[in-house]
Amino acid sequence: MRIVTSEEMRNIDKAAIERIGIPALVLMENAGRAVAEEAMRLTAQAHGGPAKRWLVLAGKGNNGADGLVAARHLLEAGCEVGIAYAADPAGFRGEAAVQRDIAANLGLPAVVYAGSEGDPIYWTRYDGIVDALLGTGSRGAPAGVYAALIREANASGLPIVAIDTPSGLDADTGNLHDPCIRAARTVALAYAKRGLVQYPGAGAAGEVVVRAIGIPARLAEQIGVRTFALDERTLRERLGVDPARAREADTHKGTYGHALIAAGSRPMSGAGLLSARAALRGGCGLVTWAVPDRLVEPLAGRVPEAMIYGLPDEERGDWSGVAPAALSQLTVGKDALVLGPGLGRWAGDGDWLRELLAGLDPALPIVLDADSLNILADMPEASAQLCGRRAVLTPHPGEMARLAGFAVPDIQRDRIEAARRYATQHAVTLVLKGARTVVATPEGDVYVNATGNPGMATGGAGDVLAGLVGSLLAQGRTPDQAAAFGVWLHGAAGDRAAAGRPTSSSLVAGDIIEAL
Ligand SMILES: NC(=O)C1=CN([C@@H]2O[C@H](COP(=O)(O)OP(=O)(O)OC[C@H]3O[C@@H](n4cnc5c(N)ncnc54)[C@H](O)[C@@H]3O)[C@@H](O)[C@H]2O)[C@@H](O)CC1
Ligand SMILES: Nc1ncnc2c1ncn2[C@@H]1O[C@H](COP(=O)(O)OP(=O)(O)O)[C@@H](O)[C@H]1O
Ligand SMILES: [K+]
Repeated sequence: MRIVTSEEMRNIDKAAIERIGIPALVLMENAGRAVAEEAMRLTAQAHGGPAKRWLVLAGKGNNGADGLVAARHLLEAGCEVGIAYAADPAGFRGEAAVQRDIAANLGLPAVVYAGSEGDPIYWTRYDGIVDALLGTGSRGAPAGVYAALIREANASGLPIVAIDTPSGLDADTGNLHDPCIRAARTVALAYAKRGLVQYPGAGAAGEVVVRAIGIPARLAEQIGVRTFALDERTLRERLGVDPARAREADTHKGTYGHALIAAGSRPMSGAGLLSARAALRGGCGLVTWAVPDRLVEPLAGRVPEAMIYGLPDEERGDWSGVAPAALSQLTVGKDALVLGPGLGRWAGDGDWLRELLAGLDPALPIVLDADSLNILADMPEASAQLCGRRAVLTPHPGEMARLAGFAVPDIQRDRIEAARRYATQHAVTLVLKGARTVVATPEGDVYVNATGNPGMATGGAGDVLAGLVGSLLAQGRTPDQAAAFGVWLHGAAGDRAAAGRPTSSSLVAGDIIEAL
């Protein structure tokens, strides 16, 4: 399932209408009917029966026109329906004028809302609201009467079904203008818009339902939409990963690759522990866990299934004393390297990383996480060494901001483009973590994940992801496959783990590993 910007959606609409010849009114009819169905389904779930009384808030563009179609279908289904226009319908044009006339001919009661000076809306007369004020044609913060209607609708406490996007949402980024509709359900027409799948927009949208309206599916591909929902279908059809694939009987541990986890130092040995255990649960045949030599004794036996390997550390117990050459030597014969969780920082760590990368077999796939990303951020020359090698970077927004040289709010304002830009510029696969993790490929494809839950906002959850992605790389997955599949599996495991606990707040990173 592709995810579009407003501009992409306009181009798709245009192609459907002008190139294929599907009349705009046909698309609109499909849209309004789908909205009416979803509206009645929502309140049937909430109240044990469909709401009988609906108020449709209609703007002057095509989003409002969709609302007028929905009003008609709600009426046909036996509901009482009222319309509150946010602009004088006498000024409507095109399809919106057609729908206005049909609604009037049917005798649908309508008021033109004039703000606090005009007649009030009696919200208690309704059971639900359809938000058809603004869609993909919205620009900036809702103005005037639109803003007043949004505030009153939110304050009414009634369930709101938004058409295409909650009015007041920036459909391209997921940022909220003030005010913004708080919907219980958003019926996205033809495709999900980017703003519906990134926070805070995803929170304002409520449950997002994507409904077909008669636009041929291939148009999105033809106009070059490269953002996708990361789900089982996308994994199968775009990434060539079958999540349900069983192992062949005639295999052995050598079949499934050997991951080297270079992670953990004295204050943060748990990070390495979690990555190594996650790599094992991720299914690779063998895991070697490399640590500074001094840590071998206290950690021996903590992950019995992994081989623990101590690298000479000048008796320091951290990576500052480990020669990069010793680590690169250890990668010989391994199928993937995970570097970073619990690595720590020290004077000269940039040269250390540069020397390590220079010494690695260019064909060795690597995962860079946590401190290795912070080191990279301070040593931009080292990032040139990543270009063209099979690398997955897994920053959280703080690490991403350092890597990209921006502040965290700049990254979060448009996570999809921030991730895409870095991945394409540096020719790496990039995982920008957080609620609705974004995976960007060197070619510029972006996958937006929907698995996972706030229980995973807990120390070590990222170390688990790094180990898991490394494990998938060791099993021969490409960086794009390993990153996308790993992110999806990690979130799904987090969801299973949270479901098994009294509250998601009590989730710890180790639970995610056990649920893999
Ligand atoms: N033919 C098509 O292109 C189709 C469009 N569809 C619907 O059309 C919508 C897009 O329609 P439009 O492009 O007409 O745009 P919208 O209906 O989203 O809104 C544009 C109108 O709102 C006004 N406006 C914009 N920003 C505002 C703000 N901040 N405050 C107050 N008023 C503002 C503009 O002056 C313009 O008149 C989609 O979201 C979808 O619901 C669907 O009917 C399917 C077919
Ligand atoms: N609210 C959330 N919803 C979904 N996933 C989340 C949420 N919060 C955190 N996660 C996931 O948990 C992991 C946390 O990683 P990170 O921030 O690196 O933590 P740590 O460094 O403590 O291991 C990431 O994969 C992230 O996407
Ligand atoms: K809307």
